[in-house]
Amino acid sequence: MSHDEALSPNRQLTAQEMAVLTSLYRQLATAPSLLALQQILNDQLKALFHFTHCRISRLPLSADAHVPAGEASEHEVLAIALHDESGTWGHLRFYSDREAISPAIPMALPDQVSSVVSLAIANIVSTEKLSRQLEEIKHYQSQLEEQNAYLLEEAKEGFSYDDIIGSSGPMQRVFQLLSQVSFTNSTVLLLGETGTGKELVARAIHNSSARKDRLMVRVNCAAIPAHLIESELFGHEKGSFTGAFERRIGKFELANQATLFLDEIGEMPLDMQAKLLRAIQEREIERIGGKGVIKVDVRIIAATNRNLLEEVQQGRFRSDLFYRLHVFPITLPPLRERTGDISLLAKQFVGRFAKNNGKSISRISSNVMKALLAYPWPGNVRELEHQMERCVLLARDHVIRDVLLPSPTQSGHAPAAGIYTKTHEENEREYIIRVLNQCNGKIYGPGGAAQLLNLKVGTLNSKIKKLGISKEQIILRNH
Ligand SMILES: Nc1ncnc2c1ncn2[C@@H]1O[C@H](COP(=O)(O)OP(=O)(O)OP(=O)(O)O)[C@@H](O)[C@H]1O
Repeated sequence: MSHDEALSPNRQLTAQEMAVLTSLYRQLATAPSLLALQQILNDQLKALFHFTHCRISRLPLSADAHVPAGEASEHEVLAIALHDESGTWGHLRFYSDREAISPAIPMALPDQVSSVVSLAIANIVSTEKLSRQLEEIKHYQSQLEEQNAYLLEEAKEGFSYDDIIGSSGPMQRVFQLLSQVSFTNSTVLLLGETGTGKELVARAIHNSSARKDRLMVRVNCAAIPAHLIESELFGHEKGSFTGAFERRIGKFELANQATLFLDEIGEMPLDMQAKLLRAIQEREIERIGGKGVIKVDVRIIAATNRNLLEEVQQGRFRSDLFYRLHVFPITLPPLRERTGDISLLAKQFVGRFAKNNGKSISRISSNVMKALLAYPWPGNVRELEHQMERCVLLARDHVIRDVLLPSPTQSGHAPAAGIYTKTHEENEREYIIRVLNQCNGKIYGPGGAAQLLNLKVGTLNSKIKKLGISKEQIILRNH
């Protein structure tokens, strides 16, 4: 029996059938998806077409199109063509356990159903397209926001070689290596103790390279919890793990055609090292929960204050990753090995902080300079920078006359041979100043320095007088 025999040219729609159609039109207008639409059609049309179930099928159907179990043993009793603006979009197919629709339905009915279902499908398809476009827009928006944050950082910190201060022999060697590698695309491994200027140098390399018009993206491998590193580096798709509410692009993608600075690379967990190696080697990444690989063109600069070779020997760092990164190593010398640079750096920092604080300071006293040269600088240039900032804040006239350097034991480093050791009085003075700073200058009462030092207020006051501690040496936090 052909489908046409299910249609009767003579029969008119009954009042009950008209009512069903009206309710169907109302419901279809709000169907959110094709699945929901199909469900509504199944519920509503049964009364009109007397079938077991119906199914929406979209063109083109391949020859081996899957027919759901159950339907294979049933008869397709009617197929209504559905249209979109470019022609036939698909079909609404009706199945029954009988061979034909009985009783036959009015001839005009399929056309009416076709136009209303086609309209509903057009609505759904365009809403889905719109939400895909919205998703894309959100994706680019988050990408732009991230890039914007980096641009702001870059604008603040657009370091060049001129910002790297140092004329000592070890620094001349560093400059020579930098001039050889900056213009290339080679991976650079920056080694050196904390505060020796690895990040400053990484920025200078990037800013002197052909990639300088794009962002240098920094990842601090030590600051990210182990379970988030993969997502941070490679990104994730929405819903790929608990908490992945939005799609997020990773730092590798963000650094495409630019530079990725992997700071504290020695802290990278072992399992992530394998994934990182693959990304660096293949120059492609896969987002967590993503469906395919994404090609990236990223220059890698890595830095660590660990002895990476020792980490390899201890089994904490993969040797293949080590050799992949160790293409062009540059070791930044500690400040104690280039004392020739201390005076230059100190003057530069004093000049900068004086300007920032609206002070006029013309020189550093020879006593202070002597102390600076004798100190081992375990925190390297960063520590010197901070000390000079403090000196500027405490300066009473146009000369830096005082510097408060921690004793080598306080700073956690054994004193090097020939280094000036402080007297008991100097240590006591520093200690009291530190406590006063901690208490924001408060001497008596709860939380005051006398209580913390377990001293009577009078005793503390006479010590302050005897040790020559002035109130300028105390940095009040609310100032
Ligand atoms: N040669 C230098 N000239 C001028 N400033 C420097 C120099 N080296 C370091 N600095 C300054 O010292 C501070 C610390 O430098 P940076 O953060 O680059 O060190 P780092 O080696 O990356 O430290 P860490 O290992 O702790 O991350 C920064 O403010 C930087 O500008």
